[in-house]
Amino acid sequence: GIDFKVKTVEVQGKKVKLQVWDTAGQERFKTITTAYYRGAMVSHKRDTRVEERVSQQAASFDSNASAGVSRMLLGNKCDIEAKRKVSKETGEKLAKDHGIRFFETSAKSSINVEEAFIALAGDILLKTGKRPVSTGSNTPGAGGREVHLNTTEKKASKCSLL
Ligand SMILES: Nc1nc2c(ncn2[C@@H]2O[C@H](COP(=O)(O)OP(=O)(O)OP(=O)(O)O)[C@@H](O)[C@H]2O)c(=O)[nH]1
Repeated sequence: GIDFKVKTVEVQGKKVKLQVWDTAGQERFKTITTAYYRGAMVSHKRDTRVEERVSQQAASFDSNASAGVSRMLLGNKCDIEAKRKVSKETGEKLAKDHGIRFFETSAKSSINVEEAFIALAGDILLKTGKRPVSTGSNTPGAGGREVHLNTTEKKASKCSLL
């Protein structure tokens, strides 16, 4: 199925609210999930034929996502080094070939997760030309300090994780 959560990160000392969609990876949901690419973050962490899978995913974004969508590649489960299937170098090269960022992450041990969200939020802000604006209030929500990036905004929802 498809679900979303709201994740707030700080970029340049300002709060940025991201709407994070979790699309199921299974093939049978493909038709549905591709429809959500405009504002979706799609995680990709299969361990076999990673080059091929990343290229397929990138091609799918090319055909289904808005132009200029921000992307990044995450190699997840870096907490279990003993079971590593893809070298860090392979991940780095793949990301470089696709011109995107690469992080090795662990959702379980919270390694690089915050960093990845922050980097992505920063990229989106740069691309959209949208800067977090301080209104002088330090209370998120009370003084309009938060920047909302969501699917209802025309140019803002441009994030995808391969
Ligand atoms: N050790 C470890 N386990 C993890 C990590 N991230 C996820 N897992 C485990 O991997 C399994 C699959 O995680 P999911 O979050 O369901 O994976 P998914 O990509 O959403 O799967 P699909 O819905 O099929 O796309 C679960 O048992 C998680 O607990 C991690 O960083 N480290």
